[in-house]
Amino acid sequence: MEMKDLKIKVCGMRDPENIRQVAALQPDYMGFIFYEGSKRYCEGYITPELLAELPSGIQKVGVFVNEATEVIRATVERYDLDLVQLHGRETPGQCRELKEAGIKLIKAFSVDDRFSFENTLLYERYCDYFLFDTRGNNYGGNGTAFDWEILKGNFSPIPYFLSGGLNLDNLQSKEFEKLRPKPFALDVNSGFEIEPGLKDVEKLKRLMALVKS
Ligand SMILES: O=C(O)c1ccccc1NCC(=O)[C@H](O)[C@H](O)COP(=O)(O)O
Repeated sequence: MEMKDLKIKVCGMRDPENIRQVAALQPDYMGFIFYEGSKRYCEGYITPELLAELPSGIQKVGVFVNEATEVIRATVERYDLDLVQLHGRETPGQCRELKEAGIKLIKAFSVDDRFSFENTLLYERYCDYFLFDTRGNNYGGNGTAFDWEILKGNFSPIPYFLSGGLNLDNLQSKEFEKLRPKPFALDVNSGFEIEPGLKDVEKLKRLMALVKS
């Protein structure tokens, strides 16, 4: 599969200088984690003023885990977020509430060998995108890839973000070349980090070169 034209989401950003450096590479999305249980929890690091500095071409994604609708709505307003990523056990009903509030949604699913894409059906009406991440000990940021063969069972018309342990090696592998259906975007995180919440700008430069070449 061609890397060209895939959108890029860099997730788990929080260090102000690092955010500015990564923004200069112009990824399509930047993810900020509003879940206290994450090593990349962004509250106390970022401010609405900092996010307002980002170029308008970069969409700001707030990542939440099992959070109340009212808290999500207030956070979207405070940080002027463009999309919300639900990365826990959120129901289709909560997705409907958020959609009715005018919020664009990415619903994440934890994938393992037993995952059934039937799980996604009830979400289709309310979500703009799906994101397929690897099931692990943590809700996200586990740093391991799932078996991409499983994606052959995904017949949903909803565009999806490929996630879970992506790095420069597996993105240039034969397995990636064979991957179908083609993702809408790549969601990168720990495979492009120096430490949790601090991205490796040189590695990201190489990724951006791959999707632009
Ligand atoms: O990254 C986290 O710490 C995290 C914690 C809890 C929920 C979601 C989280 N990350 C969301 C993402 O979109 C990550 O990019 C995704 O889980 C893939 O991470 P990785 O396997 O490290 O590439």
